[in-house]
Amino acid sequence: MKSIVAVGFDMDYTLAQYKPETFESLAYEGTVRKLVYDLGYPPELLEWSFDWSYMVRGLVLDKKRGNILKMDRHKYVKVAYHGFREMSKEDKVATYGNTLLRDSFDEPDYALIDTLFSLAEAYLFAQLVDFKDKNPGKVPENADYSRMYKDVRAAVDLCHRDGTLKQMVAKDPKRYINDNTSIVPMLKMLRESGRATFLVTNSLWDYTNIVMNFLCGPSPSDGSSTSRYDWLRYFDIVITGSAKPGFFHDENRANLFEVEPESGMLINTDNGTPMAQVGSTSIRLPLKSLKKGCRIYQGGNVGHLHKLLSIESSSQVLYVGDHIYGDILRSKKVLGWRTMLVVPELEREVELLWELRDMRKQLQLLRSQRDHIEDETHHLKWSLKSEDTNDTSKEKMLSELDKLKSQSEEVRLSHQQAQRECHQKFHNVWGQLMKTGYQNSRFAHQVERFACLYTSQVTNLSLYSPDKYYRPSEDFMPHEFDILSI
Ligand SMILES: Nc1nc2c(ncn2[C@@H]2O[C@H](COP(=O)(O)O)[C@@H](O)[C@H]2O)c(=O)[nH]1
Ligand SMILES: [Mg+2]
Repeated sequence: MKSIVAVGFDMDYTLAQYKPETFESLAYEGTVRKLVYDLGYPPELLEWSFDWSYMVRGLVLDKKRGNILKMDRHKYVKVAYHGFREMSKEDKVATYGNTLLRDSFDEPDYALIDTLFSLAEAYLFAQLVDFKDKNPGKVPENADYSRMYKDVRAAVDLCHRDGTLKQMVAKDPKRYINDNTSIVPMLKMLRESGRATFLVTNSLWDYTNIVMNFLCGPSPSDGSSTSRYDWLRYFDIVITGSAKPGFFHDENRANLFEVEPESGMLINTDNGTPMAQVGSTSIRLPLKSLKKGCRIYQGGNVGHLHKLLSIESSSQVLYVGDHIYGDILRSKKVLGWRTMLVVPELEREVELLWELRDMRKQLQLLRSQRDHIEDETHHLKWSLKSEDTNDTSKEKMLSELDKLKSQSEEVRLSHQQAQRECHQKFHNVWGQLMKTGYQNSRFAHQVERFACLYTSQVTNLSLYSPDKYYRPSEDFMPHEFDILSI
C-alpha cells in the first residue's frame, strides 16, 4: 500500500451492502409486475414467490436452452439445471461436452450472473423456463427461452431506471441497506495516512447522496451538524453516472460535468476545470454550499480522474469494487490500477471451511485411495498382458484384480457421496462458491486472475495499516504438494 496515493470506491454492493431479502425481492416483484402489466405475461406470475438464496454469483444462463450452469475454471460445465430440474450427467455431456469447438459461454448466447444485482433475474428466468415447459401456450406469442430472458432483462433494467427500486430505498434506506459504522473510520484512516479518496459509481448524484448519507452521514442522535453533504468531507472526488466499465477507457469521449449538489444540475467543465456560462462574467462554482474540498462530477473517463487527482502512474491507485467486469477487470488489465474485489459471500464460505476441516481431510483421503486403486489396477492389467507372466502368477493377479474392482466401486461411490454432501453444506444446489468438485470454479478463477486483493467486506481494509505490504500468496506446483504436505 505504500505506493498507493489514491484509494477509490464503488458504491453499490461495495460500500453499500444491500440486504438481498428486501432489496432483491423488491427487484423481483417490480420485474414480475412489468412482465405482467407491460409485456403481456399472464397474471398468475404475480402469485410467484422469490427465494433470494437460491441463485449465486458465478452462474451462467444459457439463454437459448433455458439452462443454468456452474462451470469450473476450464469452463467445463459441472452442474447444470434446466429451469429448476437438474440435468442428468448424460444430458449435460450431450449438450455441453460433445462439441467440436469449445463454447466460449459468453454473450450473446449466455448471460453471466456476476453481480448480486442479477440474482433476481436469474431466478425469474428459471421460473419462466419451468412455466413455459408446463404451459407452452401461456407465454406471450409462444416466446422461446431467449425471448423470455430478453424480456426479464428489459424489465429488470427498467426497475433500475424508472425509480421502482431507488424511490423505495430513498424512503427507507435502513430497510434495504446494511448499516456499517466502520466505513467512516476507514475513510478517515486512509485520509489521515495522506491518501486521496474518491468514489466512482454508476449511480446518479441524487441516489448516491441518499445512500452515502445513510452510510456516512451524521446520525440524527449524535448532535453534530446535519448537513446533507457532510459525507463529502471523506472524499476528494466523487464521480457519479460513471458508466463503468466504459469509464476505464481513456479514449472514451464522455463529457465530464460538474454537479451542483442542491439542484443536481450539471455544469459544463473543460475536462474538469470550471467554465464560465455564456452571459456570465464569473465562473459559477457549484460547491458554494460546501466550504472546500470534494468536487462532484458526472460522466467523464479515467483520464479526467487521473488529472483531477494528479495521478502520475496508474499503479498508484487502488480501486475497491464488487463487480468483476464493471469494476475490476478493465481497471486492472488495461489501466494497471491495483484492485480489490468485495465478495460478501466469503464470510460464510470461510466459516464453513473451518467447520468442515475434517470432512475435507476425509475427502482428500478418499481421493488418494481412488488414485491408488486405479494405479494398482492399471499395473496389474499390464502385467497380465506380459508374456513373461506365468499361469500361477496370472491367477493370483486375476483374483487381486477382482478385489480391486469391488474396492474401486465402493471408494468411488463413497468419494462421490462425500463430495456432494460437502458441497451441499455450502449451498444445497450450487455447492461451494469457489469450487466445482475439487477444482476452482470459474468465479474463483476470475477472482484470482483479476483482483489483486479480495475480501468479504470493504471495511476489512482498516484492519491493517494503510502502509501494509500485501504479499501475494506463494505459488505451488503439483510436484510440491506431497513434499510440503499441502
Ligand atoms: N439500468 C440498469 N442499472 C443497473 C442494473 N443493475 C444495476 N444497476 C445500477 O447500477 C448502479 C451500480 O452502481 P455502482 O456503485 O455499483 O457502480 C446502481 O445504481 C444500480 O441500480 C441494470 O440491470 N440496469
Ligand atoms: Mg457496485
